[in-house]
Amino acid sequence: MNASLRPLLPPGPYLLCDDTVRPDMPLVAKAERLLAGGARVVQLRMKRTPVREALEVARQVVQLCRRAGAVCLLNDRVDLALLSDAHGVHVGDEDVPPEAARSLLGPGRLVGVTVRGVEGAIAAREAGADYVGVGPVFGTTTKQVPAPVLGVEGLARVVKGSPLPVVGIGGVGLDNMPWVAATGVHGAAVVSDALLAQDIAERVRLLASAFEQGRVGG
Ligand SMILES: Cc1ncc(COP(=O)(O)OP(=O)(O)O)c(N)n1
Ligand SMILES: Cc1nc(C(=O)O)sc1CCOP(=O)(O)O
Ligand SMILES: [Mg+2]
Repeated sequence: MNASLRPLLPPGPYLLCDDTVRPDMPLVAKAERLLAGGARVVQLRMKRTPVREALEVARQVVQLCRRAGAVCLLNDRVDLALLSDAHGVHVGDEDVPPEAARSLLGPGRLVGVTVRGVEGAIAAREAGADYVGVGPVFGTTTKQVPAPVLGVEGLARVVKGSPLPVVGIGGVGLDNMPWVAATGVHGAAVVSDALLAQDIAERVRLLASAFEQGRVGG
């Protein structure tokens, strides 16, 4: 497959379907609610799910996303992405390096890479990545991140210098979404603000309209 046939990463809210936040709710139920709210990108992040169960969940969530016309990315696991026919992966410093992910996935799938600044974004492009995840934008309790908080100004600097589309992550939610979108980010990744909401689907709808409200030129 030619790289031009690779799926595009839809702009806007980028929702994580995560097993560490609200662990009492099954991942497939979370994915259904995210998609019911119109999620166009879902990253399946499984840190606690045993691998055989994770493969089964990945197959179900990928199928749900494909039916809904959404892009599904697997966090960390290139093997599960291939076995579930996901649209791609998101990898960071503790995962398979981006060059290896690209070589295993080929040109037809997306590779996202976590970076902390413009230099990292340049290296990610050279490694064959399609987009970069940049954070933490704000403080977060979802994960202990070994990097300082960027704030919206720091995020805007990375957006300006990055050769790849930027997805901001870390503490992003309804209250700050317009400011995050106003930096010119391609996407805004959200974990707890969506998954902890009483009505997850409605929260996703609100996040999308808040992104549109803040979007550069929007
Ligand atoms: C969109 C996005 N950006 C950054 C991350 C963090 O990935 P990583 O550094 O590999 O950390 P874990 O998520 O694996 O804990 C992400 N998942 N998504
Ligand atoms: C998984 C992850 N990675 C981050 C990074 O900065 O690399 S912040 C983060 C967690 C984001 O969760 P929430 O939306 O609940 O703050
Ligand atoms: Mg990772």
